[in-house]
Amino acid sequence: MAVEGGALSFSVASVVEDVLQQHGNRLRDLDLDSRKAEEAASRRYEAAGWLRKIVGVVAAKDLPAEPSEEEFRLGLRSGIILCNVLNKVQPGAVPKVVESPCDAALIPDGAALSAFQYFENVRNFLVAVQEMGIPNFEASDLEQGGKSARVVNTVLALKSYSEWKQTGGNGIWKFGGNVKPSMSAKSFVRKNSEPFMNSLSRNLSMNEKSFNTLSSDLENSNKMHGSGSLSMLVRAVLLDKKPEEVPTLVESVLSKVVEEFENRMASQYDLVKSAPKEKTISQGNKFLLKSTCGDKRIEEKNARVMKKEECFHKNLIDDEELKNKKEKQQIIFGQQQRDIQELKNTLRTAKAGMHFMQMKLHEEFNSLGMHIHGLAHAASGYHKVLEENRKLYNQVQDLKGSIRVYCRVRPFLSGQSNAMSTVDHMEDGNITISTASKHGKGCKSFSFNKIFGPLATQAEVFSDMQPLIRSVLDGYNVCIFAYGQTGSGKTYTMTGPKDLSDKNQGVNYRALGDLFLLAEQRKDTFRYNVAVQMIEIYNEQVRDLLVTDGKIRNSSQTGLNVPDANIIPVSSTCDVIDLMYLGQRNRAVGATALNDRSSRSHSCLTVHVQGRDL
Ligand SMILES: Nc1ncnc2c1ncn2[C@@H]1O[C@H](COP(=O)(O)OP(=O)(O)OP(=O)(O)O)[C@@H](O)[C@H]1O
Repeated sequence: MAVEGGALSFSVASVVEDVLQQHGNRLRDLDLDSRKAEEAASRRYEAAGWLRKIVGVVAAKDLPAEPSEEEFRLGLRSGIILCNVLNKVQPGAVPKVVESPCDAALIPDGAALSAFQYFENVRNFLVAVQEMGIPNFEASDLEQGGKSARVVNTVLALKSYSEWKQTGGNGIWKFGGNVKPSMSAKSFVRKNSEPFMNSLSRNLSMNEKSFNTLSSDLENSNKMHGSGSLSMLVRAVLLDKKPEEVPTLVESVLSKVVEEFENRMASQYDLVKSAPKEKTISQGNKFLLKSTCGDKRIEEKNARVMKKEECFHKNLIDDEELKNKKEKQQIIFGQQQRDIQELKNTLRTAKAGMHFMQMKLHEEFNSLGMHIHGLAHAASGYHKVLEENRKLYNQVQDLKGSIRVYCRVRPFLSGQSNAMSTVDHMEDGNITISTASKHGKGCKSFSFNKIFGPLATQAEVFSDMQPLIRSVLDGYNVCIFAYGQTGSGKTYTMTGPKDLSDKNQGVNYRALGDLFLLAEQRKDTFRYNVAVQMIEIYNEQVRDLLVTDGKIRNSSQTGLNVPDANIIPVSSTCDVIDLMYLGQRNRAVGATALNDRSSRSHSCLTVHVQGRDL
């Protein structure tokens, strides 16, 4: 690619220049295009008219009076008209003009038959006008379309020079036309042996920096591959070619080169257009020039640009994400700080609350201590009072009498007549009994602590026994027993009838009920353990009724002493009743074994109460 680029350097320069001109003009002067086209046509007609005037219409047969750009180029392409006109203006400027050996009619486009002839004429013309100080054009401007403006400019400059000369040539001739100082003043070196190479190896001098850079690149490229490489290449290509084939070959090569560079320029133009504007402005020319080094470099450059753009966008996105993340973190941080502050306030409040509660608790604790102290004091006083009360209570019981005798009159049983009653009358603790005697009816009075008549209920009878139960719990021994003849109602009073109910319960049940009730009421201050023994006394023998074998446990000749009798702990009245039923059953078994025993035996229920002051 480097060799190719170096060998085609002239085309590169001209093509790039024109492409940039075209594209630059397109960008800047789109609205002036049509006006410029008209102006260019006007100038072209002026140039063509002057050429036809100088050399004659016949000599300028290939050049119409108002030629199109293409007609203008083709008419001047052989260089014959130009050289003849120049010789008319400046006789001898081109010593030898190579005329076409054939009839121009055979060559419709006016092309020279020989490349050497063609380049000799044009080159000689260009060298001559350059020596005259007239702005010139490129040899390649006549080789391809679209470059006629500079040719027109040179022709009009020559016309101006001619007119200046015709008017006497006073002063310094100065061309005031629309000259584009695109070429350097560096002279062409006329070497017939290397005409093609000489025309190609001219140095470029362009106003734009991009073209300087391009020129430098091309020179470097040439240096790299040797100054003779282009010549060698051209010679090698043309060596086996006939002279007639050369123009066609050159034309085809040039058209391909032009086509290739136009394509590249177009692609570069699109690339620059799509790139960011500022980047295009600052780097556009440089970018264009560098891109001429080949598709590969363009692709690499494009890839780098794309990559940079991607990096740029990625960085932008990263920056935005970072910014968003930072903002979120700041929000969270702020929220956390507020939470911490809130927690601190809450903690402070809680501390103050705790401190206040501690003080309150301390005060309440002190108050409670005082209260407890007062209660303890009151309790000790209460105990003292209670003890005092107990003593007084039992003193009252003593005053009532340690032994109290009550009389209960049994009602007549069903079937018995009321007229048969021996009770005369009852009054407080006195009862008068009518007795029959041999000497007439007599009366006997008896005194008791209290007399219960036939209508007295079980509850009324027990109400006088009840205070004694309390004395039991206070540590006093109490004995309640019933005495009377058979059928007088002892069992009824002490236990109750066979069909037992709450209403007709006897003294035993009620006393036991009271006992457990009082024990329950005093459980905070006393603990009572209650146990029951039940024995039978018959013929001065003691029998334990709470064992099933009916064995007599102890027999003492000296009195009631039954330490070995079974004693069973109880915790409720029901427990006691169950044991009493057991005792009654055992007593019944004994009665069966011993005939008529029940009326002569005595059952004794002993309740042991052991109290402990808590
Ligand atoms: N106050 C009373 N009210 C109604 N009935 C009574 C009363 N007292 C006794 N009775 C009845 O009189 C009968 C005899 O009474 P109870 O068996 O209690 O006499 P007792 O003295 O125990 O006899 P024993 O010594 O032979 O055992 C029973 O049927 C009993 O129900």
